[in-house]
Amino acid sequence: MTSTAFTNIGELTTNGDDGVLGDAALVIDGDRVAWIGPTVLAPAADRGVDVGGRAVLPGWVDSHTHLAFAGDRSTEFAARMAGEPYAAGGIKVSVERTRAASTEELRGLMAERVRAANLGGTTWLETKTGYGLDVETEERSARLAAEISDDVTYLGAHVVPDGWHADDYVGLVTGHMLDAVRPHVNWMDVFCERGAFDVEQSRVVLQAGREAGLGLRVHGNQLGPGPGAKLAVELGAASVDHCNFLDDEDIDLLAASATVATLLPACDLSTRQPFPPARALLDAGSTVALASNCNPGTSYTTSMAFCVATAVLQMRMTVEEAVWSATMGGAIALRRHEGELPIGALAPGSRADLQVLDAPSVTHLAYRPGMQLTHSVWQAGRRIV
Ligand SMILES: N=CN[C@@H](CCC(=O)O)C(=O)O
Ligand SMILES: [Zn+2]
Repeated sequence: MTSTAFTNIGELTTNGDDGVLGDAALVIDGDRVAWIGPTVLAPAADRGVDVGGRAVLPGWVDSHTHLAFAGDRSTEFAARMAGEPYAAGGIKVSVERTRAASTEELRGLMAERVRAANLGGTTWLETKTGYGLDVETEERSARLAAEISDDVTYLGAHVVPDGWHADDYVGLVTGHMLDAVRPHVNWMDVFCERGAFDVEQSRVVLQAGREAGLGLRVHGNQLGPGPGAKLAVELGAASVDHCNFLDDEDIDLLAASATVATLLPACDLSTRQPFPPARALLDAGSTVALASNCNPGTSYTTSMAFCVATAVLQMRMTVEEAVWSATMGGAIALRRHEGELPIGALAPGSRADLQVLDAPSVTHLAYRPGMQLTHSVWQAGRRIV
């Protein structure tokens, strides 16, 4: 196995017991982190990388994306910017385009999106189905998603497709469609929202996922107050995502639970929704993750740096909180923060997923929003950017 010593790190964010270190070094061995400490004490390694005083931090963990889609919805976006409200109905446009795409086309589009994410410092991402909404296209989306990610979420319950009665469609989602996607997925999700699935339908979907051995996630409280967050906590979901409209009880329940509140700031900008109550969640003690929600309708970006900057500038998170939420927060939302080769932190034994910024500190991510600050990226010990 080859070891590499990164030295002359101006600021090393570990998310571990070492906290934030100045003038630091980090040694990786094969696919994992072997040592962290001051540059002067760095042990010998096969290779050396002098990062020239730059900041080093864990790679972004993007715990919420929808990469399995074809086509775009720029016309809908333009109408929204002219005053139309966001309504989930546009999902059906993406469904039509995704069903019509060839497998090779869809595979290529998904690979391009992963590459764009990597170029921005992402080293782990989850992705979902949900633009198929028939057995054949959901199965194909799940299969292609499993080629690019170890965290694949089945979102057959995104909206009720045209021509279906909601309860019949829930029967398909929890029956034949679930059987078809099951070999490729490890998470079950539902869009629990007015215009999508109500609380009882959502419960049926999630319970079927649990019976099939899947972990649970919920899209909830995005377009108005609703039962999504409470349902997520009740069923022990790993995460409830969006969280724009939470009441005090939701916040208290989340804080007392292991359900992560995943916030999607790029989506909030693009849909002109009120930002979620990030400060109230953090102050109550909830675990908060930040994710891109890359999708063609509400958030066509894979840039986690943009999400971090927005969370700081608009949602009043500190830079340190935002960076933690976009790394360790995402890892916890995917339950990847512990066990063999954990992600989300740079600590001895964790997977060697790291990014070097073209900046001396993480503060620059919010201070210089929109600037290209990714210098280089290592994924499982291999340089990918
Ligand atoms: N909210 C539900 N689903 C996606 C958007 C779907 C779409 O409009 O294409 C989201 O997470 O924002
Ligand atoms: Zn989503």
